[in-house]
Amino acid sequence: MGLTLEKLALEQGTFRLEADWTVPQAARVAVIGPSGAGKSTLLAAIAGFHPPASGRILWAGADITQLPPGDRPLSVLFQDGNLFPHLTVAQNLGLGLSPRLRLTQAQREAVAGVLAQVGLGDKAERKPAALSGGEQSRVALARVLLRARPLLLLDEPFAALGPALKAQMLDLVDRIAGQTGATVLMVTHDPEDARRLCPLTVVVADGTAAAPTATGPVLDDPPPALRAYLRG
Ligand SMILES: Nc1ncnc2c1ncn2[C@@H]1O[C@H](COP(=O)(O)OP(=O)(O)OP(=O)(O)O)[C@@H](O)[C@H]1O
Repeated sequence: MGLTLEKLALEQGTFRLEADWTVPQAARVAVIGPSGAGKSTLLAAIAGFHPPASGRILWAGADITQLPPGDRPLSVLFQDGNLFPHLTVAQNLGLGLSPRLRLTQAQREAVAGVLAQVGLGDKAERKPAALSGGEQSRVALARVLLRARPLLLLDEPFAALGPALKAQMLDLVDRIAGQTGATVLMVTHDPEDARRLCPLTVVVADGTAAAPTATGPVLDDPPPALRAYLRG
């Protein structure tokens, strides 16, 4: 069933964006379009931070339009600000399991387990500021893995990383989504990211988030609004 945006309309001042489509469960979808087209607004609406002007958002057939962000079946990763600076890596992860950080032994073991999986087993007691950008991204991904929510929203989380590191992170997302069976929506400005991770692409332009279509063909022969942007 996956994620359905049903006659969804989003408004920000004079800006308006419409979407009316479904992505199947476990799909990986790139969200591409010119600056200011509404990609972040779309993700914010799905995450529950931006109430729609009209229409509904459904997950697996259930209406989640009115649910507060924390009750939605999803995790969000932004470009930065994913970690609390005053907490250690282990505490940042623990928060995803227990908001007051009263972890059971099993939960502590789960935290250690995901940290090992992202190669940060020896950095659990560090604060984020004492990690590199790539390591911080891996902590944020470890939290996604730990929470194992069925829908993962990525808003250019790796834009600040170099190409090799970004490729590693995308591979990690691929692995995590594979392990948890998650549906992925990823905003990106880099068509190569879309080709690497996402068989489907949603083009956001001219007030519409278009229904997902196959990534290769839409990037090889883009619609006019996307063509100008990709030529940049
Ligand atoms: N608080 C606001 N009031 C009015 N308009 C807003 C507000 N915030 C954003 N907008 C407008 O909403 C539109 C969509 O913005 P959004 O950030 O979703 O675009 P985007 O596609 O994610 O852009 P980018 O690729 O540059 O991050 C833009 O035209 C922007 O100017």
